[in-house]
Amino acid sequence: MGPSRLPAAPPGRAGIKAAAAGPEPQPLAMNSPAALREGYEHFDPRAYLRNNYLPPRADFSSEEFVVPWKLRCLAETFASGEIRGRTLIDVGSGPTIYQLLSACDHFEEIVATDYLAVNREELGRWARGEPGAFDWSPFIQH
Ligand SMILES: C[S@@+](CC[C@H](N)C(=O)[O-])C[C@H]1O[C@@H](n2cnc3c(N)ncnc32)[C@H](O)[C@@H]1O
Repeated sequence: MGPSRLPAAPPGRAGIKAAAAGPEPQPLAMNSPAALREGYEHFDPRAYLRNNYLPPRADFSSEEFVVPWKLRCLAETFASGEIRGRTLIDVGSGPTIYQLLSACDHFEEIVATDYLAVNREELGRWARGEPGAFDWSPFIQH
């Protein structure tokens, strides 16, 4: 990525830079491939898992909370037969597998994928049962 693709400097500096160096670089569009890549490069799967899939967010005490609701929606969708076949390919699994649990009853093979190596490593740790893998057992038991 060349310097012209970098986000614009803060307003205070922008004028100085513009005067000294010509036209101000344009900020990255938030949905540009470069912006997406830059955002993903700093992704921390452990922080993501901690913030979203451990208490207090992962709360199973009521069926109305978001995690049980998501599991229920997934189970209902897979049970409906609307998505069917031999192999399920989950594109962009992130570091998570909860979304695939109820698919196990309906597919012979499930392939989890992700753009980020850190997410694929996180999934691999869980699949191999390695120490330090995220504990999905509350989700499996639910
Ligand atoms: C919303 S996150 C996954 C969330 C996770 N499954 C969950 O429920 O918390 C989307 C994932 O898609 C991945 N991703 C984005 N573009 C992709 C692509 N073209 N191919 C594969 N994975 C991609 C990202 O690295 C990111 O981990």
